[in-house]
Amino acid sequence: MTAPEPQRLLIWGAGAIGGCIGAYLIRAGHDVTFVDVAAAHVQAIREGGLKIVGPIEEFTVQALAFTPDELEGQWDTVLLCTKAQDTEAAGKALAPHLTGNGMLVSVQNGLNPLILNPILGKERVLGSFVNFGADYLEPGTVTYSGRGAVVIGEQDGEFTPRARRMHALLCQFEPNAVLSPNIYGYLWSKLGYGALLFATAVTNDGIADALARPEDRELYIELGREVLRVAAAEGVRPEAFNGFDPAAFMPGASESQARASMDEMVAFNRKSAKTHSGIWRDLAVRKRRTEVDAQLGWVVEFGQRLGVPTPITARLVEQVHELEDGRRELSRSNLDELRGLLPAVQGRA
Ligand SMILES: NC(=O)C1=CN([C@@H]2O[C@H](COP(=O)(O)OP(=O)(O)OC[C@H]3O[C@@H](n4cnc5c(N)ncnc54)[C@H](OP(=O)(O)O)[C@@H]3O)[C@@H](O)[C@H]2O)C=CC1
Ligand SMILES: CC(C)(CO)C(=O)C(=O)O
Repeated sequence: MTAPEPQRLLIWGAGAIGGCIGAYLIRAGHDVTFVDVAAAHVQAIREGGLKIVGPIEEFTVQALAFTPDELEGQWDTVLLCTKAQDTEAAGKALAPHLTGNGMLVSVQNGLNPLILNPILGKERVLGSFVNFGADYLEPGTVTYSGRGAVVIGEQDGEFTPRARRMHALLCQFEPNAVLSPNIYGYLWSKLGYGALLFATAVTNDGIADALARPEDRELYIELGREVLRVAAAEGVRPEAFNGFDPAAFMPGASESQARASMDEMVAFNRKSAKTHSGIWRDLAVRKRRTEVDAQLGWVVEFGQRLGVPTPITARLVEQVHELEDGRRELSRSNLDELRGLLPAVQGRA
């Protein structure tokens, strides 16, 4: 593939994901502007550049950075990289900066295009699924901890020139980036994997250690199944990535298939320097609200609409809220409580 022409890009949300992708694109010669509500981060980028640290490579790029109220101008290409609970506010704030026939790419976990379509018009919104590991470390610095899947696609699956152009750009960050006709298949799979990550994050165990615990295997498998039953009822064809094999959690799959996928997820996470999920970091380190409603909330809501029960997911959402509010502590006993729901769930199945 020949290197794409230098392009002018706006990255809205310059944290772990936006910062990493943006830094690589600047290094590849693109004209990237960052926008972020974290004023100290914006200031640090302006003064010392954006630093990428961690086991993959370390480098600093000089970059333009603004808070939303300072920004002027319009862009044909905008990457939205905020947490999913900030999507609506960010979508409204960035709308005046997206040209009439421009494209907004949601590079987030969750079904964010569904929130952005009414704000920006469906024809301007593309989806992207990412599973590389990164963390905002301190103002001006982001850790890139582990490579992972990067996927881009139009919502209707067409391989348009703009989707191909964006794919070529993303390949300058992750050479194995995929242009997919089924971006919602990936986003739903990430909700399945995300449910497992949320469960690991109600304990203090790292992702790999938590997913490897024999006592909790059945619980994780049932959680994955709940999400994928909803996806199947919605008519989605979920896609595999980084050890998460959706077929192993679909109706009719054997226990051993699910356990094999769990083992592969453990192996994938063992390789990453990101030991704990962003969810755990929000709860334990940054002491702030998580994306739980903007991710697992979708699963429960779609489940209710489609008549698919999601009792474990729903209880997990409540537990995460209790943790956010300081009414519960991070502990393996939270998973014991969720495991207590299994006999009733399995009796019904
Ligand atoms: N980090 C990871 O390893 C992975 C993350 N993801 C997903 O990628 C998405 C981005 O996550 P991540 O990069 O980790 O999040 P971060 O919190 O690191 O970065 C988001 C940045 O956006 C800022 N922000 C919040 N609201 C707005 C707004 N309205 N306008 C502009 N900036 C805003 C945040 O500021 P403030 O902090 O002050 O709110 C923060 O600096 C999420 O959906 C996440 O689930 C997916 C795979 C892996
Ligand atoms: C753990 C990770 C990177 C998925 O591998 C993630 O999506 C998160 O931190 O929320």
